[in-house]
Amino acid sequence: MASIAIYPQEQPHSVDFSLYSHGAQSQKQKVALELIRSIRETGFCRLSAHSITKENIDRVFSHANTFFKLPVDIKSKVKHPEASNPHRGWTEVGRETLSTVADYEKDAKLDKPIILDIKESFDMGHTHDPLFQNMWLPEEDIPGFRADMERFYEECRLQHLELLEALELGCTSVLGFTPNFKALCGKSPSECRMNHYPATRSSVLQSGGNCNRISPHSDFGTLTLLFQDGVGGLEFEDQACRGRFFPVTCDSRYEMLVNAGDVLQRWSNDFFRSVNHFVTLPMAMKNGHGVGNGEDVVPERTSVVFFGKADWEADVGSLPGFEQPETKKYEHMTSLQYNQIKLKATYDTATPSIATVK
Ligand SMILES: O=C(O)CCC(=O)C(=O)O
Ligand SMILES: [Fe+2]
Repeated sequence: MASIAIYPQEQPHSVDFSLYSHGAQSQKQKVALELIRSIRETGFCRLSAHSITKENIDRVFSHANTFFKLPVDIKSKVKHPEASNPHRGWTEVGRETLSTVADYEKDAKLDKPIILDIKESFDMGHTHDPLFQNMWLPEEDIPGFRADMERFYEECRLQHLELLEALELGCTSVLGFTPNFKALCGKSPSECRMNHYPATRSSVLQSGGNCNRISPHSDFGTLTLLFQDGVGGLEFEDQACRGRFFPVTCDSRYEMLVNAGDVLQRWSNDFFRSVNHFVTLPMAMKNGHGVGNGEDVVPERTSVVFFGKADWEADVGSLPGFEQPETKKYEHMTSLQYNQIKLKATYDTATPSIATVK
């Protein structure tokens, strides 16, 4: 495999994806190369003019706000099972600890204690996922929720495949061969999640404490599509310096952040690397600065995430072309096996009690 220099950056590049979707071949090529460059340098890319409609983004954020405000006994009707599987339904605050998977696929392991995550979430997959069934509340509890989530999932599913196609095009010109990323994701095992981070005292999130909104972790799949509200606090790890994080700039909930997951790293034998990221105090509140409300409270925050995944039976070892016999890093295992290893680690820690602000 050709060796191509990368220069880690403090901000992901911003790419107008309409030039890929609707452009001439030369424009597609240009966008594909920009995408590859940003992902290689930062693990992230900011995407404007993507194909998820504003209406669907608005609807999904509105449902997230309604869903998480429902009484516990209603949300409990779709409570995530105690075990890590099936990874569906509502997970209450404090149940998941992403810090336990922080060092997967990273060479230098950092010595870190378990950190508690102050978030609740709702997970769903494809309606026809062969292994795991979705969990839905009765329609009268949250009208339109199921239909809108399924519509959003479908738009993200297609966008994920188009992004993989763009990576394939870029690899063809940079590396001289075409990897088959897209063909390995045709059966839609991808998963969609809404995260809600309740309002929290800022002292709880100060560095040196044992809580985060979500702890440093890399996503398990291929590419993640992330939408967030305007509160901020998302940071990503410098690909060249473990333990050093930069805040991600994001203009609005309509801008899509794309980040590389572990399966893309494994397939590409480290040509692409997954990126550790976490959510903490927004920059404006770091170093003792308030946000103007005079209280030491970090406002609640919502994000909606689509985790692109490989077909459950697909191999997630290094792919031909990327692998060299002497440098091959990742052994064969199925996407399901890999996913379960990481998922189990996030759910198999004790449920902590956490002080949030009502
Ligand atoms: O809320 C965010 O901005 C990040 C969420 C995230 O990283 C995840 O759910 O894996
Ligand atoms: Fe993540």
